[in-house]
Amino acid sequence: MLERRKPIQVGEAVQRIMEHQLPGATELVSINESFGRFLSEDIIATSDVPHFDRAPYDGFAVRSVDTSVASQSNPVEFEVVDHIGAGAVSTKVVGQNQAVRIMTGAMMPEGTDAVVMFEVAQDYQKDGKPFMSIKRSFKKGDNVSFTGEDAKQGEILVNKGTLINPGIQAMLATFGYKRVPVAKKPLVGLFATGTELLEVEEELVPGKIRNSNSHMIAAQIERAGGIVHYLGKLPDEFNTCFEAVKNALNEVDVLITTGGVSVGDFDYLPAIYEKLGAEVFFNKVAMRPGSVTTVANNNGKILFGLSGNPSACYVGFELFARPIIRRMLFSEKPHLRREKAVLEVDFLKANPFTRFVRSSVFIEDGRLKVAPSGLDKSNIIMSLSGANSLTILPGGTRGFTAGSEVAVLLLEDQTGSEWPW
Ligand SMILES: Nc1nc2c(c(=O)[nH]1)N[C@H]1C(S)=C(S)[C@@H](COP(=O)(O)OP(=O)(O)OC[C@H]3O[C@@H](n4cnc5c(N)ncnc54)[C@H](O)[C@@H]3O)O[C@H]1N2
Ligand code: MOO
Ligand SMILES: [Mg+2]
Repeated sequence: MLERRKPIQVGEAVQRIMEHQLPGATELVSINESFGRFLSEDIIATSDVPHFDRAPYDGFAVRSVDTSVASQSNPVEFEVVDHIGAGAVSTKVVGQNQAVRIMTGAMMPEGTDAVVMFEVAQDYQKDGKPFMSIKRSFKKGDNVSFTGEDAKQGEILVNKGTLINPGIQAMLATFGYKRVPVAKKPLVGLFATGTELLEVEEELVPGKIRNSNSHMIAAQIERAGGIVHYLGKLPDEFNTCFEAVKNALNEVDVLITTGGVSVGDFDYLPAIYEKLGAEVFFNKVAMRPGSVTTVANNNGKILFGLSGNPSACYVGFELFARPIIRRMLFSEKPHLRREKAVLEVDFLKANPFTRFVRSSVFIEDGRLKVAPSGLDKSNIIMSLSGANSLTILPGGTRGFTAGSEVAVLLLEDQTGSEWPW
């Protein structure tokens, strides 16, 4: 007899999974390989930046007190007693009406507290010695880049779980992180199930289709920050699938299958979970597409039984598997970022279940707008290529007209959201 499944709300489904979050692990990688990884520790300033007062301009370092009487009608003259570039340190102690010719980045010489830019000084030689004069006064600190103005030693600058961007690379180098503590990428196993599946290079024959889900999910795993361990495609045969899934569980942190989770005669994943003794968190979610998504826990390993239908598979991954991966990467905001957008076109289908419409968001006149990226059926592949977001149309509604404000989940954004959205 057909098993009747009881749908649960999307939010509850997400929460049930997240309660079983898996621990993240850390590893040290060379700074040269850290771009695009997630920090597994906070970055703390190991020194002040800069760690000495320095000149931000090419010019002359002076004692501001000596400039106080300088004006258009009363130029003040300085003897230039030294000449330094960035990296050099002057050994001179600068006395009254003396200056050091200094280049951007060089350490302020002892006694000096202001920098006169070349553009406002007159320099000349007198008796073969260098001099300069100025026609305006300077205050203490004028044109000085101070110790610690960029960062103070001990300050927490970036939190763990943050994706390393080019700016963070600069920061890591500044603080001497030759090796960077990053989250170990979770190893995500992937099987595609279906006797109808052909490899990408195979010719089409009646009744069979090329396996697109495993390529799609592999890219989604990488986009989320995991490592793909592709285990191949499996025919719809119970014993073959059972053995393959059971063995794979020893090799990976998380296991994803696509297909075979519905109520068809050859949908074996439910029976496989049962035989494994896995705890099924849910096997029906009040959402479209992806209502048949099934998630289970087998001795601490999470099994994601994603639908075979490509769009359902895609959405199931983003809502349920992505946050687990991001949590293992220490993210405090592991869920897709949620924003509000204006619907560009009518979407008049009634929604008994919450609908996640593959969509394209764009900015127009400073406002976020959204339109479906193609046909909205769970077996559709082509609408996925233009999707950079999922529009959430809540269940129990009769459709939405153009101009309505809707919630969208951003697929390409790295900021993320906390739960609940
Ligand atoms: N009587 C019912 N039938 C179905 C129900 C239901 O509630 N009652 N749910 C429907 C919904 S909704 C979905 S979604 C699908 C889910 O099916 P499965 O997850 O069991 O997936 P399969 O049956 O294996 O395949 C479905 C569909 O997707 C194609 N597919 C599978 N794998 C791939 C792949 N790797 N690449 C590309 N396409 C793939 C497969 O050929 C099928 O066409 O069940 C409905 N039925
Ligand atoms: O699970 Mo099916 O994708 O809801 O359409
Ligand atoms: Mg099926």
